[in-house]
Amino acid sequence: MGIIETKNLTKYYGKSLGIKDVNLDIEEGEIFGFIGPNGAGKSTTIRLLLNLIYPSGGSAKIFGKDVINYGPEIRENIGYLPSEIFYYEKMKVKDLLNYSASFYKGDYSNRIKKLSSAMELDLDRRIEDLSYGNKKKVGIVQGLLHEPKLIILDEPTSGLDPLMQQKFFEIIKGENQKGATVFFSSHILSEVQQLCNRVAIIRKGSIVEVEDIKTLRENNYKKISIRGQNLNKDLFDFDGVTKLDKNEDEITFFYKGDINIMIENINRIDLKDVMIQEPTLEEIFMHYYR
Ligand SMILES: Nc1ncnc2c1ncn2[C@@H]1O[C@H](COP(=O)(O)OP(=O)(O)OP(=O)(O)O)[C@@H](O)[C@H]1O
Repeated sequence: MGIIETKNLTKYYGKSLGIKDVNLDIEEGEIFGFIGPNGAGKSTTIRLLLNLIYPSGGSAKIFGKDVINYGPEIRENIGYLPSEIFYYEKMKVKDLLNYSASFYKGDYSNRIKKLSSAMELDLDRRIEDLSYGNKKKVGIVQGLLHEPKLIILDEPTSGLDPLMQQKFFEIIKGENQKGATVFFSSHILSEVQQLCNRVAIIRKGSIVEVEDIKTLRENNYKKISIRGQNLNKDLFDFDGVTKLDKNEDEITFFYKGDINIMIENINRIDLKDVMIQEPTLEEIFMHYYR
């Protein structure tokens, strides 16, 4: 079943563009990455999905239902972690979380305890006494406590130290294995690469690519570095080669094209070493934003 489906979803803020003709089709069980630089339209898309703002055009469905007509019903099954969180500073963590849980049917006290202990969050502290990272953890527990079918994360890891970040990813993977679909917006590509199976790249309000992480890495550019004697950079200045660079005894570049042609050229050199690698998502990303 399609969990998130958008058709030509468009938002203008007055005259200024938020997003234009965004088409997404996210299936149940996916961990879907949504990446783009600041101002690309990630938060606008999420706010539209949550029906916090209205579109200027197009439509969006979650769980097969229109987000405008079924907003409250849909949100019951969504766990949302916003990029910025604001709380009643005087409240204790456990009171805030119990209050959040009271909006849902069912008893989530055990779930709160389990998640908090996994995140090493002290339930007895007051919000005002928490560091930024710990406040973030409160948001994570709050977003996940009702076992949502869809988890929407907007730049979730800012402020978490690397160990906590890893813990957080494990929790998200665990929820995914239990059946939750995850929509993960980020501009940190390495984390998208670590967690997601498919990714959409958004740029200036439009989707420029939707691709499997694996395909994106395999079908695109190879990252090649060659070490040898008397290297001549011009030998590799041909079609399909970009970012050609030389320092001392090493030439590096990206290549998209027939690998046989490349090997022929490499063969002409007195080689010390050659490395042909998949570029990181970050490097692929650079290609779209050059
Ligand atoms: N309330 C608003 N009024 C006017 N323009 C807005 C508003 N909110 C967003 N925009 C514009 O819409 C575009 C998309 O912004 P959006 O916040 O969705 O991007 P983003 O990818 O989430 O970036 P960031 O990571 O910085 O939040 C930007 O050009 C932004 O300036």
